[in-house]
Amino acid sequence: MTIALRWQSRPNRALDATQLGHFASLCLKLEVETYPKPGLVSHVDNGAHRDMDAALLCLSAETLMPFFSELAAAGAEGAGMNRLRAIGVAAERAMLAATQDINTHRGAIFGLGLLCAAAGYRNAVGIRKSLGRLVSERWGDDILSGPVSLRSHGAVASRRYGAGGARAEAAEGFPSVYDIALPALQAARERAPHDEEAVRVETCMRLIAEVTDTNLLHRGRAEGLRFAQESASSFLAVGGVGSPGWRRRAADIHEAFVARNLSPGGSADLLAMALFVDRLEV
Ligand SMILES: CC(C)(COP(=O)(O)OP(=O)(O)OC[C@H]1O[C@@H](n2cnc3c(N)ncnc32)[C@H](O)[C@@H]1O)[C@@H](O)C(=O)NCCC(=O)NCCS
Ligand SMILES: Nc1ncnc2c1ncn2[C@@H]1O[C@H](COP(=O)(O)OP(=O)(O)OP(=O)(O)O)[C@@H](O)[C@H]1O
Repeated sequence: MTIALRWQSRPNRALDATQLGHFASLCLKLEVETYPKPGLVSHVDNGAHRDMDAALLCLSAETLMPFFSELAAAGAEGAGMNRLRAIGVAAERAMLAATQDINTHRGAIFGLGLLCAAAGYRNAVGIRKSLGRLVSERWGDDILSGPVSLRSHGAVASRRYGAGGARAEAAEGFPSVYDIALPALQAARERAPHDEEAVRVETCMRLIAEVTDTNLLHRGRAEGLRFAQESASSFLAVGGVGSPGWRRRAADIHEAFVARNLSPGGSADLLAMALFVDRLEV
């Protein structure tokens, strides 16, 4: 993907709001172009999803681009959570209109959207703090005290299993991105230096192994989450993408997730966020 290589060759450059929107959208497409990703949609197949495919996810990523830019611009203007929430809700509405009511990127809008707002703010103010820390400091309390839809899958998982989900992740400054995904990206790049897709697969597996993903709880309950975490851990324990035959092993795990209707959408979102943060952190 030439566009990805162009961004990679200029790491750490301060991007304006329009560029941040483009880059966030690109990170969503890179996440889709990663195979095998257990249970998830990719350019190769639809995983455990009957209602969406790679083309729909790419259309959704395109549709969201201007909203990510708007969030970055709002962050630069010092917006509070109410304004960010209004833009996020408009983005969700545009996504549903473009996909004929399929939830392609709800979690990703939230996480990547907040990171875009933090990047805009950081560029405007010129401070050297991580994007996750800025999200937590500026909007963390309002994220936790904001409105919750009682019937949402995340709200149900939170009541039933005590899982914090996307909101807690954001309010705490995205620990799964900084403490799990970024170290995994770096370690995988040492073992597979010329294969960025392999690097993304390993990072996705590391996230699945460690995150309490409310999508897995919703689709598979506690047993589904445990099965997913153990499968990903076993892939990593035998050497991950550094060991021969890794593609076959990852594809087998993918098939096992599909057979159980498991899809770790939260880990997919966190992978896209990690790719975003990886290029922007100072
Ligand atoms: C918080 C959101 C995601 C509500 O969703 P819900 O109540 O279902 O929460 P839940 O925690 O299940 O997350 C939903 C999605 O997040 C992802 N996700 C699941 N688990 C996790 C996790 N542990 N960490 C991060 N993301 C996760 C998945 O894609 C999932 O489908 C969000 O849609 C929302 O509140 N939007 C309002 C607009 C807003 O505040 N926007 C802020 C600026 S963009
Ligand atoms: N490649 C991907 N494949 C599948 N889901 C993804 C992918 N990338 C991101 N996701 C995330 O997964 C979520 C969609 O997952 P899912 O369809 O399981 O949830 P749902 O619509 O809440 O539930 P269900 O489809 O079980 O009714 C989206 O919010 C999106 O952010």
